Amino acid sequence: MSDALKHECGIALVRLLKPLEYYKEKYGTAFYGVNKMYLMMEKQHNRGQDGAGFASIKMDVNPGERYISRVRSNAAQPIQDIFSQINERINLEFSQHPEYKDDVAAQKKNIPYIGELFLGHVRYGTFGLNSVENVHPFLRQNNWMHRNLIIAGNFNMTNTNELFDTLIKLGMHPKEKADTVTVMEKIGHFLDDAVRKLYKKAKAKGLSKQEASPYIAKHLNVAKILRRSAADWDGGYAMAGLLGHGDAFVLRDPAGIRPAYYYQDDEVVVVASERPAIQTVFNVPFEEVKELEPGNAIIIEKNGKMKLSEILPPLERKSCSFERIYFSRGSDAEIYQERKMLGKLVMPKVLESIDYDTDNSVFSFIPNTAETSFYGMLEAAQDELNKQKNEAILKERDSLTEERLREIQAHKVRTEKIAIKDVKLRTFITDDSSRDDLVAHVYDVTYGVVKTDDNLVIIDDSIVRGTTLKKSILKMLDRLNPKQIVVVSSAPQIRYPDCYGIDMARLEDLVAFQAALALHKDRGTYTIVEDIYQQCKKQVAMEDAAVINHVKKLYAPFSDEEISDKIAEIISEENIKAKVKLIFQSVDDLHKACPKNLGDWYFTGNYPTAGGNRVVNRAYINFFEGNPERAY
Ligand SMILES: NC(=O)CC[C@H](N)C(=O)O
Repeated sequence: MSDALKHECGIALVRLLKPLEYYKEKYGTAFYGVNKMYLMMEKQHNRGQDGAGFASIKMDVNPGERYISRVRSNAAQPIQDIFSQINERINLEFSQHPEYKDDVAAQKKNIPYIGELFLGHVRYGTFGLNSVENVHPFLRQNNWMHRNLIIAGNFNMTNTNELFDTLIKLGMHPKEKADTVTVMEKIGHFLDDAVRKLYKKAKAKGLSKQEASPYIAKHLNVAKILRRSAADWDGGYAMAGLLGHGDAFVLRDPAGIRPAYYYQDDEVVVVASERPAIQTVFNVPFEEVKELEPGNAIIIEKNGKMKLSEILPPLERKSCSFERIYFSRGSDAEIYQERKMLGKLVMPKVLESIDYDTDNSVFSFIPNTAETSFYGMLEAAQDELNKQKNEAILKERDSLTEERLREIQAHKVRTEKIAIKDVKLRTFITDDSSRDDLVAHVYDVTYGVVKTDDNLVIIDDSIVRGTTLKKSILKMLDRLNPKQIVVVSSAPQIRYPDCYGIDMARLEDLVAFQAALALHKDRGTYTIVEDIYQQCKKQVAMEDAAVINHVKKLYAPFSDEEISDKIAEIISEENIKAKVKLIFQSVDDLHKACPKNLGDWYFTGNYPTAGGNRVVNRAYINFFEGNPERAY
């Protein structure tokens, strides 16, 4: 990805099913869970670098002993930061109390962070600032053990404001307007209610106040609480939570927009946003890690019983295809093949653009995420070359000499490492526009491998705003003096905002949207821009389910290629000498490559939840009115 796109979050939940002594005996440490959490979070660091947080729960402690620990950070390396804090604290305890060394009970009693239940989160914010207060897990504290609630999620609700207002109507006074607080207070409200009812029941049974507590913990129906809480959530989510006494859950949205995977054996239950994190950290094969079904929750009771429960009726499955194209680590067995396929499927259009002249074309990729689709592209290029060789051989078969055969066989697909990302520069550069020359150097190039009559084909996974292409990549590539630069996007054109966890809220930021506007200007049809605005305005007071995505009309008159060509024009400044061509994946081919993840609203405008249409409607109104606000 050449555009810096903030996206996603990652969750990691670990429940140890055996007593801590077991792990000390088998793996040499009772901090087994903490160590695994570190790995689980680190293996998902791609999902969030704004902040990271960790919470743990010790089960069955005596009153007065601390049983919840939490640490959060928004430092530059947040995962390292929290785990060095955790380590320092643990080491301090051990150095002051060498007698704890082999005494697991003493460790559990006296050292924080050790425990049986853990929740971790890596964050890229989609709502609110990047202050440490916004870093998950969030904590709702109470002196009643089972009323403590710890929440962390990979999510974005389209109706956070509405949900917030509902809390007010319920008589609450939330201390912050953060989306995670809103979700947490909602769950908290129904948790309190459930606790109250169980308490009444316990009393009716003649239990004392003290006896009521374990009775409540035992009978809490987490599925029911989630059902009541999530009934009016509209969004994409994998929402994880812990209750103070030791119940845990992860709930996935009904369209399966955000990912969630789990694994269970007799030692652990683990849930994460990405499958390979579980595979590597617990050394288990692909098939043993399961996907949590849309609308379902995995609930792990305090007693260690794990169950899957349908919380909301599933909608048509529309899992986010961006997870496959770019967000998730490409080390997943399926995702790796899917990314290669994306490169393969886009190749026919690429070959056409270079006139099948593989001899005079250099193939390369934007580091690092486009590397896998590049391999797919390469295989397709290889196939094309083989086809050309076969044709030549068959054509000349009667006159073929060994020398000529060697000559035919000598043709190779030319691949080079062309673009280099100088990551450090990016952190140095501020938004000041006088720094264009510095910005151009965010990427660098390899000199001496491209000839002046070459096509330079370079694949990126997606083009969102196009700014890095324009301000850096194209300028640098042009220094190599190729005849033509072909930029290939393994994703289709991004035309609509996301509202389910990717920070992509403003229409006018999208270069495809800019291209459509420019085309309307060119053709004298710009009045449509205001017409659409009027249609959007009319929908403001409507129910979400009645809202239509009128923004589709803006793109309707143009072919994909017309938009691509316009984008090429927008991103190439006058002083670019090479011809610039842009090729995007088609939506059909995307679906062919990623058949299980058909969520494509950012490409097609088909939102999987009713709230999505309201968001795109609002985004368009904001654009038209010059309102910089976010659309959700
Ligand atoms: N990317 C995400 O999942 C973000 C989670 C949540 N909306 C936040 O901003 O904290």
